[in-house]
Amino acid sequence: MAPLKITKILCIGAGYVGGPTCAVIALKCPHITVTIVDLNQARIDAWNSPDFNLPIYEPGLEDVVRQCRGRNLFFSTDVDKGIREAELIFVSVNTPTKKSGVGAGFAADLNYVELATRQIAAVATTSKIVVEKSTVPCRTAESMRTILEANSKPNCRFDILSNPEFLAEGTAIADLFQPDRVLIGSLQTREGKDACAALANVYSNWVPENKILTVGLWSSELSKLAANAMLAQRISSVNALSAICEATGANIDEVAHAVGYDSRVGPKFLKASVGFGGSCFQKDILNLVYLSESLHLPEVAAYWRQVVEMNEYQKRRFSKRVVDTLFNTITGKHIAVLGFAFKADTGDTRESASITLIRDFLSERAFVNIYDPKVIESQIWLDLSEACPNMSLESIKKQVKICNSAVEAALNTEAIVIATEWKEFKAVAWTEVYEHMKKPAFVFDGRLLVDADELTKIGFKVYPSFFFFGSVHSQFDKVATIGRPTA
Ligand SMILES: NC(=O)C1=CN([C@@H]2O[C@H](COP(=O)(O)OP(=O)(O)OC[C@H]3O[C@@H](n4cnc5c(N)ncnc54)[C@H](O)[C@@H]3O)[C@@H](O)[C@H]2O)C=CC1
Ligand SMILES: O=C(O)[C@H]1O[C@H](OP(=O)(O)OP(=O)(O)OC[C@H]2O[C@@H](n3ccc(=O)[nH]c3=O)[C@H](O)[C@@H]2O)[C@H](O)[C@@H](O)[C@@H]1O
Repeated sequence: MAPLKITKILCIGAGYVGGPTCAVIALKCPHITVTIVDLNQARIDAWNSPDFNLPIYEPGLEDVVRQCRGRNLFFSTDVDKGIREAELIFVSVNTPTKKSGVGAGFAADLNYVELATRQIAAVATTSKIVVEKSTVPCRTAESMRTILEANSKPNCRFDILSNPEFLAEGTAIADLFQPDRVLIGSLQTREGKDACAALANVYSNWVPENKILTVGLWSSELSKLAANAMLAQRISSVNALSAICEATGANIDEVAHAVGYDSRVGPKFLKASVGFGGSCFQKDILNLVYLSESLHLPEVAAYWRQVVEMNEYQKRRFSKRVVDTLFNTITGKHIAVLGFAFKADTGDTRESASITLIRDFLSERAFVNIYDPKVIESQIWLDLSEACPNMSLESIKKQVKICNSAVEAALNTEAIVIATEWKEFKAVAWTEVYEHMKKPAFVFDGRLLVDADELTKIGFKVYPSFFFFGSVHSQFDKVATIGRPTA
């Protein structure tokens, strides 16, 4: 039987996932009307803004929206109308870590998913395929089905699919155009498989069939958490090795390159850093930890928890290195932080390592100059206020200055910290920067972005490289004394 042809799609949640994902569906499927709804009026207004001042920065996104908006792509706050009209509904709402109650600090807060599900049940008068796009714990689809079936009207059936999203911010449009895979999970019943075929048929407008994987519902849900956990685990592994490198004189880039050359390991995602950020890695691993604990698998929970703990250690280690290197005090000193976003090519700051570093510098009573090419000023103040609950915004503003360029941020500072891997930081006029800094002038490269040799030639003291020479002997001496009588 030919799969059901979908002509009307609704996406609930116009965020970093719902917006780009459904805009690309609209672009690639001109025969489908795609409506993206959100409760947040300001966000929808931005999606609809006449000058395409979209609520999120993502390379290539504006071009996609320009091509489809008003043609077969619509943004609205009228959730009920959207639900009534759609045949297929993506639920792409936020699933943050719970802040209070059972599982606080670990479990995913499924309140937004549940409210959206209840609204679908309350409003729908015809059958719908409901697709979990949000990242959710294993078996959430079961709860959604229970809610929908308990509230459905006569002749109105709901099929639930899991279709987790694997896009990365900064490359979302490229990832959506050419995904490594599209994963669709369904019940293995005839109706479940039909619904799965209908969604697969939408993606097959641009995704090769061999990249559309169809699996059971629970496998699909768990695969998303597993993929993020394993990606983050690679970063924590390489960051753990970076600590050994700094204590021995080995170069982490060389080690990662050599290890990644093994085709079984592969070269990607082996860049040592100041620590991973972003809205999902930590949240999804903590979710996996919670799931493991709930399933009475404490060893499994401890294993995954260590990935997050290593990330926290890496951030702490980096801040401490800055303080130690600046002669054990940064009180009253000026530090330029280049980059506030959690990675390059996005304006998203959620869980950005930069925030943790700046919080640490402020608590040491340093002055911080921040420059980021995309993050808006109000977001920086909001994030710092949340990160420093003991400081008023007024006192934060006394210690922090937001600058318009890297050169401006570096003026009269003792040290530069590179916290985000924006390409433009590589091309900074480093000689000019050096002239305007206090001496000795330090660069702490949290992204291994700049050419340390070149900067050293200019006169900078560059971390991590200069540290190799400073510490090798003392660290080896410690190793050599192990086992010797203390005399
Ligand atoms: N940000 C990312 O790169 C990725 C995120 N994910 C997952 O996708 C989900 C969404 O993430 P983001 O798009 O980053 O979140 P987001 O916070 O940017 O967007 C979620 C949107 O849903 C809206 N919303 C919440 N409840 C609603 C309701 N009942 N009706 C209408 N709108 C509602 C919110 O107002 C918000 O604008 C999360 O589960 C996340 O884990 C998955 C892959 C990548
Ligand atoms: O579920 C999600 O939200 C998404 O999470 C990540 O995407 P994202 O967080 O947008 O960006 P990444 O490129 O994965 O980077 C995450 C963090 O790790 C850091 N990172 C990445 C790679 C690396 O080698 N080293 C490293 O420190 C980045 O700078 C960033 O802070 C995954 O890559 C996506 O597949 C997934 O869909």
